[in-house]
Amino acid sequence: MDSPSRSSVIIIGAGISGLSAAKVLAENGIEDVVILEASDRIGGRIRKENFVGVSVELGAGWIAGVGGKESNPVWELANQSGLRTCFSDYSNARYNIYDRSGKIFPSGVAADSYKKAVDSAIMKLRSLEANHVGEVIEPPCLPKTPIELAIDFILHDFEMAEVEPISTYVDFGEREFLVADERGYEYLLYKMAEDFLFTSEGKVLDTRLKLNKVVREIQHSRNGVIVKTEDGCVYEANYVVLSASIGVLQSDLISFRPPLPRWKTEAIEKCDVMVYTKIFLKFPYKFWPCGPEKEFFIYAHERRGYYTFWQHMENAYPGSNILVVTLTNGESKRVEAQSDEETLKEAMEVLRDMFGPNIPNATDILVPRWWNNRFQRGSYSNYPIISNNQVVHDIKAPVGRIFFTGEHTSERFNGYVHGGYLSGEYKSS
Ligand SMILES: Cc1cc2nc3c(=O)[nH]c(=O)nc-3n(C[C@H](O)[C@H](O)[C@H](O)COP(=O)(O)OP(=O)(O)OC[C@H]3O[C@@H](n4cnc5c(N)ncnc54)[C@H](O)[C@@H]3O)c2cc1C
Repeated sequence: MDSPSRSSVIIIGAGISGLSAAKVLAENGIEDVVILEASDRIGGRIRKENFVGVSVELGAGWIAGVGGKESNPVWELANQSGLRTCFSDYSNARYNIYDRSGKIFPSGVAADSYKKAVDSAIMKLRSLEANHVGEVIEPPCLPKTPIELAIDFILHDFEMAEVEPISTYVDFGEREFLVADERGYEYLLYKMAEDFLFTSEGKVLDTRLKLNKVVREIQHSRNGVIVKTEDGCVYEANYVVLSASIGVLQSDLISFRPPLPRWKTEAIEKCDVMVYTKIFLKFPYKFWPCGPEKEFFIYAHERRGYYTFWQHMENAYPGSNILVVTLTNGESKRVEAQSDEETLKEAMEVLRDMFGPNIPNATDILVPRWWNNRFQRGSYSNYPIISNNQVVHDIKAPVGRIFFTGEHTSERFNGYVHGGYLSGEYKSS
């Protein structure tokens, strides 16, 4: 017989996928579920932070995949919850590409280079059946000029969707909306969980959600699972749903007894982790061009991905005087390792290249560190996109009583919030 402290299911992680799994279990009458979350909050990679009085999204910012044949559950939830969003189209960025002397490339030149890069990537991807978007641009077709490098960066590191010939945007739509709500994207998670995680007074049901519980070991057998946390607590259950990110699975944070089978660990190793960093800069006044068509702009530098992609927050937060610059992978890791003062200095040099020497210094900077966060180890999964569906299948497949969920287990929408949501429902995602 089960001991009294044994629950039906332990869910590891209180991000969108973990909470979505908890919701489905609750809806199916399985109430004795315990969620163990390593950090002191719910949300995971959906995370708002107050930056000089403005609620900014350090993690997910867009609700992607809107307006298609299938309805996106996250978009539905946003509408039901009255979350404020604004339409945001970064394809305009290609018409605002600055060179190092502050000149904007003529729109015809930029559009042509962009189209050529997309067409050639799609063609190569189809003919070579490359496994990763990244492979398509490896030598011998390595771009050389700063504008080519900038476009290459945007295409492959930022708008991967442009060159994804898979179904990502077929059923769900192509439109994206930026969350622009003081309550943050994470408000959706609170709304989603209100029936099973909170009392009617809004207090957390601490029998169900346990924060600051870093899972370090999962023992599993035919009889059930035993989960041990860093603070020495032990939890027992019939099943575990593990929603930690692919980066965490690749790290040694959680050990398994017995170890996971080889097919599983090999699949986990095969999935790349993307690091994506939004750096926020606050200015005393605006010096950049405004208007929706100028919301995004690009800096073309001979170093790929060097402070390339910029966005002003005037559409989302009018009057905030905040700029956001996005870095990825190597540049993200480099910046995470240096002081924020160094990053500020670099960013200001880039802005002065684009807008001249007289612009004011930023008064504040916020640099999220997703790579060095041991509960994340990156921003999202970056899968083989054409072939090898077996990899995602294996990553998702249960091992005995351990079930795996999270955006990285979504076959169609990995990397996205709606991928996380659907994966938690454990339906076709
Ligand atoms: C910078 C950035 C920008 C993004 N932009 C977008 C976007 O615009 N649109 C979009 O759709 N998606 C975006 N994403 C991706 C999106 O945020 C994720 O796909 C989604 O939130 C993942 O949810 P999840 O539940 O799978 O994982 P997570 O949110 O990571 O949840 C997993 C939880 O597990 C916890 N955990 C980890 N290890 C342990 C442990 N050992 N013990 C206990 N708990 C543990 C973590 O603390 C975390 O709370 C972005 C992500 C980042 C980082």
